[in-house]
Amino acid sequence: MPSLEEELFPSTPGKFKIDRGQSMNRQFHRYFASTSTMFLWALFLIALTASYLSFQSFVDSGSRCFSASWGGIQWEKQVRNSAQIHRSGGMSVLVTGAAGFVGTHVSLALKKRGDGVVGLDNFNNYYDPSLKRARRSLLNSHGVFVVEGDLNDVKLLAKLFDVVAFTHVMHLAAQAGVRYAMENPNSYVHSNIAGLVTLLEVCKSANPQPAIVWASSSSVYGLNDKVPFSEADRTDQPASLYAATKKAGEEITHTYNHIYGLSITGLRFFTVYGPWGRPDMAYFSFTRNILQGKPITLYRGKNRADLARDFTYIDDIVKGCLGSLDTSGKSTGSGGKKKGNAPYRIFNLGNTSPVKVPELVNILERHLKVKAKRNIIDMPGNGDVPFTHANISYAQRAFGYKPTTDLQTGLKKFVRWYLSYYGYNNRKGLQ
Ligand SMILES: O=C(O)[C@H]1O[C@H](OP(=O)(O)OP(=O)(O)OC[C@H]2O[C@@H](n3ccc(=O)[nH]c3=O)[C@H](O)[C@@H]2O)[C@H](O)[C@@H](O)[C@H]1O
Repeated sequence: MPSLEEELFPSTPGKFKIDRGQSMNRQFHRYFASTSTMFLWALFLIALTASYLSFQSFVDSGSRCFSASWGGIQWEKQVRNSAQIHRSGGMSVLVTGAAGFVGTHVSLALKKRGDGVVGLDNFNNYYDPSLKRARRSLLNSHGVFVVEGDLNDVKLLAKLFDVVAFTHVMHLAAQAGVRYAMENPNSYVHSNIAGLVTLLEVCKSANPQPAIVWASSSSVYGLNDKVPFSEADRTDQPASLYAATKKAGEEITHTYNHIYGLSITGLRFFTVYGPWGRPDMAYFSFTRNILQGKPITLYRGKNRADLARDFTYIDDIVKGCLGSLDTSGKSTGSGGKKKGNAPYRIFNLGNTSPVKVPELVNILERHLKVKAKRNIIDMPGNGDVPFTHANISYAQRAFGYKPTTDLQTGLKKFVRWYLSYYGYNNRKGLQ
């Protein structure tokens, strides 16, 4: 005798008894049987989908756990310790791009004077990541903790603001380099546009909102030929995608200042150089090639004119960053709502004395005591501009900005660092 359960939910059609009762009953049974089969199939499919989805989320969270190097009690403790302020009236600063060239120097300077600093860097491989790791070790040894993560990771940014009520953000993370923008345009959009917006979104919602100082670029002057470049000059003719993304950053930050009351200062850096610098930049790659006996390529402008840059030494840039942080004023909003007007500023940070690129090579030759093999070619249409020259009167007025290192002196310090970092000091014939 089949159980009631077996009658209602026959496990297979073969078990279905058709000889027990009348046709109505049979039809009822048949109808019920096919419905229940469908129901079972539906249940099965739902279960299958659910287990697929939960497997996917396990894989996702698993891979995040394995690949992400953030989160957990120990990690939060490191972040908090690093953000600790050790002077009265000090600030706690989130430095993005902390393992970068400018980021490392600014983080060290802030830490040295007693401010709290937490670094963020994605350690991408645009240039040798081992140099970034070495900078991180330097920062660690001075008590600066650098979180490994991307600017576009909104969860990570939100977590950082959960753990620390940052008073300031020094935003230096970016895809740098003028000419590389032709090779990898999307990396500029990813970091300089999308990453910037992600950061601003988190900052605008933070309570309290931090004041933001960030790296724009001298490249925004583009085809402007009025010298020296003043912040009041036109910047609507970028010559490269890099410049265009930095200019876009200036407009984007303006809207966040206007709508949400975020205090914003954009800094137009002029070709920054110095120890722990960027290997993709001319002074660095020229040094490497000269020492290795390889030729260097020098671009020449229209009518065989030499290109020139307002090369600015890193210590002068650090002074400009700290001066900007100290005078940033407060953001006015909280929880995404503006409570009043906040400062919006843009400053040139340059040396105010441009040097022709061949002269830069002459100086390197003297410091390295090696002759360069120069290969001079016409400037390719790669986004370069013929010259840059900063007018720094705005920064002078705002916080007494005054660069003090000329190219000769700054390159001497760079070369000394280069030779020691790459182990040349132990080799014969060099310094
Ligand atoms: O101020 C900025 O906002 C930018 O500064 C920097 O850009 P640039 O001023 O272009 O510096 P950099 O590449 O060192 O070339 C220097 C000179 O050497 C010439 N140059 C370069 C390479 C080469 O092989 N030959 C050559 O002649 C070249 O034509 C140029 O005249 C940063 O990289 C950039 O990220 C951004 O911050």
